[in-house]
Amino acid sequence: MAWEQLRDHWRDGVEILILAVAIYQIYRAFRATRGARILVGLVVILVSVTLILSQFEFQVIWWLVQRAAILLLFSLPIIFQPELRNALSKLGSSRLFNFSNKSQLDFLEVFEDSVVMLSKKRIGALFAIERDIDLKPFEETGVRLNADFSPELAMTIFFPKTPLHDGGMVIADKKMSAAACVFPVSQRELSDRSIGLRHRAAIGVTEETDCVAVIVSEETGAISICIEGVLERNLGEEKFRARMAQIFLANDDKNEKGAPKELDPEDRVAAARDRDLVSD
Ligand SMILES: Nc1ncnc2c1ncn2[C@@H]1O[C@H](COP(=O)(O)OP(=O)(O)OP(=O)(O)O)[C@@H](O)[C@H]1O
Repeated sequence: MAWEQLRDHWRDGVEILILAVAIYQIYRAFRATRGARILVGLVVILVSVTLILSQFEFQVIWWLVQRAAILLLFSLPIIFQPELRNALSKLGSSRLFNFSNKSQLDFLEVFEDSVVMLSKKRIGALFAIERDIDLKPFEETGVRLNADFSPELAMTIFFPKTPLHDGGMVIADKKMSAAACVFPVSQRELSDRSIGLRHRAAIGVTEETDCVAVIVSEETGAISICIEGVLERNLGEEKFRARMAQIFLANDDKNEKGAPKELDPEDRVAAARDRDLVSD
């Protein structure tokens, strides 16, 4: 009897499992996005209206709600356009920027030294380091450089009043791809009103792509890192270097030179979505 039931219904079980996994994955991918909040709002309204209408049997309103639901279905790709674009570009790209060999490790060291120098001199700077998602659309808003990374060039570019200092720099494949780029400014509400445009742009570009943004504050010289829209502020030199190693070397073959084996749990970054928008 039990065997027969199992034989008749195992497909239902597998189907439920597949659906549960798919729904959970979609929820994970979209839960911290702007579109998710809109969708939750719409679903809540739709469910409430349906419940009320099923109680009172208002025929005309019910007809209208059904049509509106169909319209909503067609508008979903528009509501989720940024999220879908991200998901598709993740699918279509390969890892372009991993720090697995010596030259890449050298680059990381030079980059960190440059950031520390900028910080000591209080020269404001914003870098977006490309990972899987192509940053070309942002490069096109600035001036193309395609130059080898050097601390001197970084200082020259971000030095106040020079033609390229305004905006952010895109780093792709260890090169300074472009400078004076305009990044999307985050529209999310920030609890800390002291966060200016440079930091908001870092939050914005990391919300829309998987890049790592590094910010040097002109006002305080503080170094911050932003990933997935989460800003880690005032890191200090040691913490900054440790975080960079953790981000870029963590997946390498047994952490080559300089990579911390096990970082302080305090430093560990939990999935950005589970955390506050800004952490100090
Ligand atoms: N959308 C943007 N994309 C890239 N860079 C931007 C953008 N908006 C502003 N910036 C940069 O930020 C600078 C202004 O920084 P602002 O003082 O508002 O920010 P902040 O976060 O308080 O930084 P700081 O601590 O350095 O003052 C601009 O001069 C420009 O270089």
